[in-house]
Amino acid sequence: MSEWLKGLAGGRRRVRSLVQSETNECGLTCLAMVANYHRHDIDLAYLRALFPLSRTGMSLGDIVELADTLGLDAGGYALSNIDELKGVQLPAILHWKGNHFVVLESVRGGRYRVHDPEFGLRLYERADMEQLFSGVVLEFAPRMDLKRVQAEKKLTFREVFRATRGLGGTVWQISLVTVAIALLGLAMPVLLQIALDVVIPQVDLDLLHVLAIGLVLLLSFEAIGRWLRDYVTLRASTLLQLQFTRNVVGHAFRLPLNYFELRHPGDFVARVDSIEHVKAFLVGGLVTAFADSATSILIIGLMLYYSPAMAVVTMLTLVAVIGMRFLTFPKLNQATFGSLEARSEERARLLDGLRRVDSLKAHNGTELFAMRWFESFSRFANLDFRARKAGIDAELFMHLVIVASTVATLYMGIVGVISNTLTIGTLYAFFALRGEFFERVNLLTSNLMHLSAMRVHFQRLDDVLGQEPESGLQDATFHRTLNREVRLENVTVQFGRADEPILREVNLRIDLATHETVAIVGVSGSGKSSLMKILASLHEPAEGRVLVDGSPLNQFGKREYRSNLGVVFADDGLFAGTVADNLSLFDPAVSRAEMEAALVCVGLRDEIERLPQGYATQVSEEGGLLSTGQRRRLLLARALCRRPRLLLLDEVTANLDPTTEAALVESLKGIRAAKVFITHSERMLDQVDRVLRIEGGRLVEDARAPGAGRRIPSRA
Ligand SMILES: Nc1ncnc2c1ncn2[C@@H]1O[C@H](COP(=O)(O)OP(=O)(O)OP(=O)(O)O)[C@@H](O)[C@H]1O
Repeated sequence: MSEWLKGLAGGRRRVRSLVQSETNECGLTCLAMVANYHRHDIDLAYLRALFPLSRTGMSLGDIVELADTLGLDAGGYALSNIDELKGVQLPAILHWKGNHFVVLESVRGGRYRVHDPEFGLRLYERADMEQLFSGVVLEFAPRMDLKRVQAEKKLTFREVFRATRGLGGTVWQISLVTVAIALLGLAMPVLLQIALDVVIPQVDLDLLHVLAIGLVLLLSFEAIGRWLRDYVTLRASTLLQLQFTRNVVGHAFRLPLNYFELRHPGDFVARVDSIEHVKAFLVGGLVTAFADSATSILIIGLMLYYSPAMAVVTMLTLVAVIGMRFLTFPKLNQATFGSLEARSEERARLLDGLRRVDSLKAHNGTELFAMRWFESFSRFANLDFRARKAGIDAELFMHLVIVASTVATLYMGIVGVISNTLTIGTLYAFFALRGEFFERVNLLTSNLMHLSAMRVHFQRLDDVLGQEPESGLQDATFHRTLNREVRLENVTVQFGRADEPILREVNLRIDLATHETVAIVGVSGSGKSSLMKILASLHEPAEGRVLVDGSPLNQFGKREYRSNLGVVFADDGLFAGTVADNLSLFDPAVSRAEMEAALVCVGLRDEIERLPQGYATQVSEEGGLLSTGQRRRLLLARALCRRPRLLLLDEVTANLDPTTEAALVESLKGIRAAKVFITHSERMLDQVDRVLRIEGGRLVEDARAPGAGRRIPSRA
């Protein structure tokens, strides 16, 4: 049966909510939800690879084009009122708030079931829809030739978990100790039952002594067991956190630059924070849940032994409690999901404000900014309140049911004692077991409820782990010196597939043997820095290739290539650390003499040596100890410390006075490396071998520049 017929025969299906990871990918996420509804099994990583996005995101036309490649015919309509949505084939993509896309799954009983890629599932009333829906809808129909696509997972959470050595054994140890503690705990009601039913009526002091010794032993073993469990749990969580965090962060640093450009640092930090939650759940929640289920079964057995009728009432209560938990689950899930997302947005805003506090103060913007931040904080607080409220509501219902069942069971028990079918000791033991049982069930169900929050944390981690690392990046770096040239052949620079190329057919050869100096100029926004990122191997050209000493870049190896580079970006900055840390980039192999030589070259040695602690002075981008021009020169010195064969320098002299600039460029002539300057400074053009200008999306040799075509004699 074709997928199309299966689709017809499949009955009612549900849209599975997906959440966007990048700010610009709401369209892509909506399409993934619709595609999965039509029997595909794809994720965002799959669609991203199919349709790379830039910061500008997707238009309706782009969604239609991409849907077509997935075997879906899409048609867009402008609706004049909300009622017309009833005639639309669902699920459909709606244009939302003028700048966003969502998926409408169904309209039932006046409620609109909407999957918002930012927050997950939401239910809206007609009045909300009138406010939020911009009026344009995209309808989808599967074509008869639709071929089901199943995306291959790159690196799954499970794989990383498995890679965490020693964890499996520890999990077993914790489970066994937990079950043993629970069993020891169960002996207590049994001993008390014997005391009440035998020792007291028969005044059997010998038996009492045996029981007392037994009790001391049991409670001591239980205490030791608890210590052992806590110790093993602590060790396991530290182990898990160390290895897992290293795996996740290590993988993240192997991802392409593009990944970080499309995410706020706050979002990335939220992803790393998720590890803490996953760890707590795996080591604490999951293991205890397993042990709780095992002991609950034993308790049920004992309760059945003491009183089958009362045990049945307890079991019925359990069914009601679990049912209630599951009824409140969707609400809790939605609120938890929303609150976690709101939290990371709030963190991102706060970080933004802290980084730009000078500018905010200068423009009297701190109050307005604080209000804006507070809006997002109160959104988080509201959603967090809702999530917790849903949790305590569920607890209340559960407790009410348990209270009713307690009264009923007690009534039955007392009737049993009066009619001599139960002893007082048995009644006492039953109630002790029953209390223990509900405590465990409560823990178990609340751990299961945590699964909903876990889903969000897993998704966040998946946004790191599910990404493909940079291509051409080997594990180890073998130093290979660049000797001849770096060449761009017919390179096109383009960010999203839907965007216009910024540069086309760029052909450029940088001669390393003669240490040539090239300036790239062009108006602001023409693509100079983007071209430099291609030369630095941080972005891939959309078309064309980069050749390094005649070999394609990936074949030469990106790490090898980068070990030949010294780079200063336009928006580069210092790390919080000492001057020496910043010069060496934390590499202990860089000697003091190399640092000094680099500082001399950029004319900064005396200024650094005058600092209170010289090379050990703590600096940072925000620290204020160094001027902007000094910081730029320190960054240049850092690039020089790497003994580069190719220097890529973006606006490196932008903050320097003409004399310092001229001295710096003159001094750089003594460096045995080819240099590419990206600059707006006309003064520099006189001092370079070649000037290349970006005009109308093309890179052309500039014949007008004073130094153009004039070769400075080789300094090799
Ligand atoms: N990661 C990105 N995603 C999408 N668009 C981008 C990205 N990086 C740069 N652009 C766009 O590419 C164009 C060229 O940017 P680029 O920074 O290369 O220009 P530039 O010539 O260096 O400008 P300036 O002289 O102002 O620094 C701009 O329109 C910019 O918005």
